[in-house]
Amino acid sequence: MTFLVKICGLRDVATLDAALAAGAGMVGFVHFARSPRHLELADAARLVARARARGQAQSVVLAVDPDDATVARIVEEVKPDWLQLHGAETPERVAAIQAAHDVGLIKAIGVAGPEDVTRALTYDAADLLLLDARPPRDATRPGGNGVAFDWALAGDGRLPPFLLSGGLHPDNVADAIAGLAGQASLAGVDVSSGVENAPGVKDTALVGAFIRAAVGAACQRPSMKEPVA
Ligand SMILES: O=C(O)c1ccccc1NCC(=O)[C@H](O)[C@H](O)COP(=O)(O)O
Repeated sequence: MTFLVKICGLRDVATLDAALAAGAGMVGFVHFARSPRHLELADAARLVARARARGQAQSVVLAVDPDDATVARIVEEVKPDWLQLHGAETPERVAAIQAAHDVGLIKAIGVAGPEDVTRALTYDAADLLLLDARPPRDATRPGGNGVAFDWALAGDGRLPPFLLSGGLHPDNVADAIAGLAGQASLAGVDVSSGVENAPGVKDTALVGAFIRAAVGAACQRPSMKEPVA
């Protein structure tokens, strides 16, 4: 089993290459116009192709309540390994996208309490869940806000494979992973704001520090025979 470290919100070749060189196992590209990390699909396609050519990381395009046409363009023009749905998509909508397209589906769930974890269990069609903090009331986007939730909620033993995200950074990611040592469904961690020095501006030193800290902590997990970022 591998342990995934996902660096989300990459916007250019330099930071993508830095994340790949540091050993990222997943790289994420945001397609959401209100985000400081927004990429047009043509730019995302170039970065996905570059990541694929390097052969080491899986690529993810993130969208918020995308319509059918946008989903089709992401799958057919950008060709990521994964589509991350980060809006209010229902379980039925996720199932419909799954039935119509050959792409891995990540469903992001905003978590503030145990009821959100129970809600996550209804997304059978998702290949992977991503547990994130529920956005603050005044947030202008549903994710990428650098806000953490109570990670203990992710210790619910009923969860299928999931990525932990929300407010992670190089100095807390090891504690987050260690706190979920008994949770075999923890498939990896995801970060955006915690490796930036301004909204949308990745800091390559922080990216490297985050990956090193996460891989080091993953190596200590009982289920990890061969941890890979
Ligand atoms: O990054 C964005 O701007 C964004 C916009 C809309 C929906 C989701 C978005 N980002 C999601 C992520 O980057 C992560 O998957 C997750 O929310 C963790 O973000 P952070 O707390 O900033 O590390």
